[in-house]
Amino acid sequence: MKSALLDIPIDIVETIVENAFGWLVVVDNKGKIIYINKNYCEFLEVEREKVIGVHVSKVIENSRMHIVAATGKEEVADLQYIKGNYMIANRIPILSNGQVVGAFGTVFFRDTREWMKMNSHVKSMLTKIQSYIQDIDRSVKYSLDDLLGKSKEIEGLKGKVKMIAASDISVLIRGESGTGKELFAHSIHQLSNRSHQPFVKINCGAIPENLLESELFGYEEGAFTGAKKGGKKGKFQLADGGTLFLDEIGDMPLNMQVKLLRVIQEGEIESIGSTESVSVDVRIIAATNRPLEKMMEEKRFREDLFYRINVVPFTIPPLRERMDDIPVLLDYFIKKITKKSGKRISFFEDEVLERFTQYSWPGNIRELENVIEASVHLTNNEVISLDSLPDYLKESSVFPVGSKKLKEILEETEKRVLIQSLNKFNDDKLEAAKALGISKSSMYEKLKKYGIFNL
Ligand SMILES: Nc1ncnc2c1ncn2[C@@H]1O[C@H](COP(=O)(O)OP(=O)(O)OP(=O)(O)O)[C@@H](O)[C@H]1O
Repeated sequence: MKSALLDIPIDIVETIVENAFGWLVVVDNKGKIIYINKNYCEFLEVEREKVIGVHVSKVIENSRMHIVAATGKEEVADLQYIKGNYMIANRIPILSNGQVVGAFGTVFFRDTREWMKMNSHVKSMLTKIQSYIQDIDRSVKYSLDDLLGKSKEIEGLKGKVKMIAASDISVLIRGESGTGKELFAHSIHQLSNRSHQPFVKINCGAIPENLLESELFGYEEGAFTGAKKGGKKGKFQLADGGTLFLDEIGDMPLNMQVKLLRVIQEGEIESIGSTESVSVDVRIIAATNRPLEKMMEEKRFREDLFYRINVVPFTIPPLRERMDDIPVLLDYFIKKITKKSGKRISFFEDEVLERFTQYSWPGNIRELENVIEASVHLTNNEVISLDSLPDYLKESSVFPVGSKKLKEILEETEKRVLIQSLNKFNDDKLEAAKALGISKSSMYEKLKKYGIFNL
């Protein structure tokens, strides 16, 4: 087959060979140099004419070109020490009619400084990308307009958000799970002067105790075994200038509560492994569904921290106490879910609305959204009827007066609540007992009484 190179004038081929590979050397099968480009000669401080025909080992320090030419085994990205620098060399055997007739060698990165430069360039690009990703995570998703509800409770809370957002005071948002605590936190940040700065969230209950400190305050390189190279920024540093949302603060271990209080009071953090303090300017919004007053009595939550974060108490009532919000929420969720699923649902039957207002919604708005989503999938018509509801909602939770004695009604309700809590906590009786505010032994007694789990 005719070589494509034959059509290229020789001076062009020479320019390419001279420049395309940085440094290039070609040896015959005895290891003698048959070609070396100008750049390489300049670096080696040799004259080209004088080194042609000379054994490569006499011209290039630590060369292995003659070995490759003898063995026919290529060597790629090999470190080679020449004139005080480590080079990255590629050595490739040249075959003709199945025979090794020589080898050529190239050096792409002329020294490790160049390599390091490229390495740090890649690293800095990665850091930039990471900070963009963090920016995306940090952006708040919700504003006050996303907080739906016509009840006077929600209207009142929205008014309060407008009043307190601009100041830097700490806010403690309380409310059952799924009542919209995070949504309110977003809205406060969005209306504040810090809205163009980061909003950083940390779930104090979801992070193992031993990791919480490094998550909050960061660590220096080499602070402990397994610490990342270059260290890691903590949430306080990431939130600098903006808002730090401490979700589930009631689940924070006591020793961390002490450290957190100190940081909030002093406005300075010391990352793990560092001896220097760094100032941080962070607004704290905390949230919890735990009974902090009771926990303070039991010495499980520090009073000083409570008073420091509870500057503006903010309690979101459970959905069952603001049933007026249900129609507007239904309207919103049905539009959102049908848009996603492509199903056309025009309305809810009256009985469904009635059932919704009678139900206690322990999972609050999150549960309402899930129920609507499930119902949309469970219906074949354009209407959501009782039949489209998840089983536990099909059973009526109302007891027409006279149909049952109060004791029976209470017991049936108690049994249903126990089952719901166990479902929620994946049958973890201790967690379910904690959430219901009863002791472990009382939980076992009740389970036995109602024959749950055949105890
Ligand atoms: N007033 C509201 N209007 C519209 N959507 C709401 C409202 N309140 C809550 N939601 C929705 O309900 C879900 C739960 O809200 P959010 O995560 O803020 O609750 P939370 O109280 O922080 O829950 P948890 O304590 O379990 O973390 C979210 O999908 C949120 O968008």
